[in-house]
Amino acid sequence: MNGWQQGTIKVCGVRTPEDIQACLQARVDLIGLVLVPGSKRELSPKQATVLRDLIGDQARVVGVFMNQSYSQVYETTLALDLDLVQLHGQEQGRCWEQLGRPLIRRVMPSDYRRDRRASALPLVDAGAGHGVAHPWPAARYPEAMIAGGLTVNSVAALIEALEPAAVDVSSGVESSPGCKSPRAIEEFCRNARLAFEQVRRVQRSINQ
Ligand SMILES: O=C(O)c1ccccc1N[C@@H]1O[C@H](COP(=O)(O)O)[C@@H](O)[C@H]1O
Repeated sequence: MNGWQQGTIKVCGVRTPEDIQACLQARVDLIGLVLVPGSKRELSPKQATVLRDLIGDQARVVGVFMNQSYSQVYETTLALDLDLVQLHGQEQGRCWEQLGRPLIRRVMPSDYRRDRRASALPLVDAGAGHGVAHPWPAARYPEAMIAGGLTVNSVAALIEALEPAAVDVSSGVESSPGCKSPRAIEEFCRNARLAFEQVRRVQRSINQ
């Protein structure tokens, strides 16, 4: 066990102060700012700064990067005072550990057991914010965060089947591409928490 708290919820791709308010109201643990050029959720440096300041220390802020240079990620990490850095591409090498921030590294479901890169919280996800659900190999993921097409309706069953440490959602809490729905954020968090609680109940009864 890597010690990451089971029951962690991440909402990614926020773009407005209203999105932040919805996340804080729903007590989201990790809020993701997408800093990937070309993404429909990409934030300019100014937008990212405004949102980061609004969050303050009310949640942990994750910067999402994909195949960007070390110096770019380093400078952005400092400028935004990110709490965690998510590397969503094929980033290799040990330099990333020198960012001084816990790393979330995206890993394909088929590679999860073999991937040896240092990561505080592996993110098992076949996609990159496209909202596409993938067939999950029958396995448990107690040390990982899962993502990829999670929705208000699917999150509870996935938590109960896969027992992840954390869940991550973007498209599944949007009313249209790139636009978050406060109601969906609230429902997603409620459903996820009930399911995590159910998993804990089952685990307790097995351990008795
Ligand atoms: O959201 C994006 O635009 C994005 C761009 C590049 C890399 C990752 C991106 N998002 C990540 O995708 C998952 C959520 O995906 P889904 O939309 O719920 O299927 C999450 O980890 C985001 O950080």
